[in-house]
Amino acid sequence: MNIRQYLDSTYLKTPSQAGLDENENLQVVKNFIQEAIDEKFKLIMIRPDMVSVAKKMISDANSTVQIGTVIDFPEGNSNVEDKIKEAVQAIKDGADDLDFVCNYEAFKKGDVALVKDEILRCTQIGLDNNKVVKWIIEVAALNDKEITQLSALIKNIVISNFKEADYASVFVKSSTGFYKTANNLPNGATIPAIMMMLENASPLPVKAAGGVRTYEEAVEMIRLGVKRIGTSGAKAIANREDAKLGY
Ligand SMILES: O=C[C@H](O)COP(=O)(O)O
Repeated sequence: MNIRQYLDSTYLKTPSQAGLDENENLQVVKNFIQEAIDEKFKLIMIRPDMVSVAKKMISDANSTVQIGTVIDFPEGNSNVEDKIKEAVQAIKDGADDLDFVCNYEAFKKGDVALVKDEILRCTQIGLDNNKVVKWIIEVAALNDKEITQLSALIKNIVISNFKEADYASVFVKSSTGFYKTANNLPNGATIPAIMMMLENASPLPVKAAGGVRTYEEAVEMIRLGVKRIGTSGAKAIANREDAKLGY
């Protein structure tokens, strides 16, 4: 298996989350982008304000690394107009993938109409611009029934409004990796949550993100059926595969 094809190598910390000043964090992001170029990763996931920096470095290096960014991250509770504005700017700056945080709190409160509207309109903008769209549902904030229902809702919106050829470009994604859970419970891609997503999102692909650290965990997710893995441990995971293959 070429595990690099599955990995969205991810760095999403703000300067304060990283405990750095702006310049120091910018240097961390630049090093992270250079690592992806050197490692020939498929895609990096970075904050929207870093997309143009990445675009320049990647094109100066004649690299094929793609750029993904997060929209309305990490809470997902902005209104749809703000989500669209942020997505349009990210597209202008050179993003290939748009990982939107779904307004999962509105969904939990029963405001399904709001969630349907943002999924429809934001997905439309992504697909009209030939981008890959991912919907982060934040599984750690949801119960099993909500994971099932929200995965199915995204699937049904896509099936009812877009052509079959587009289905592979709209993912349901598990987590931001930034959700604060009580008692340090896992805040990312657990196997039961991923299984529920796979069952209810199909034929849309699923991205597992949050807490995937080892090669073995990544392989397990791929065996379950996920098509992408978002991880801040991409280099260690890819290098473990290289070592197994004797590179
Ligand atoms: O989308 C990706 C997540 O932020 C990555 O989470 P992680 O740092 O737990 O690998």
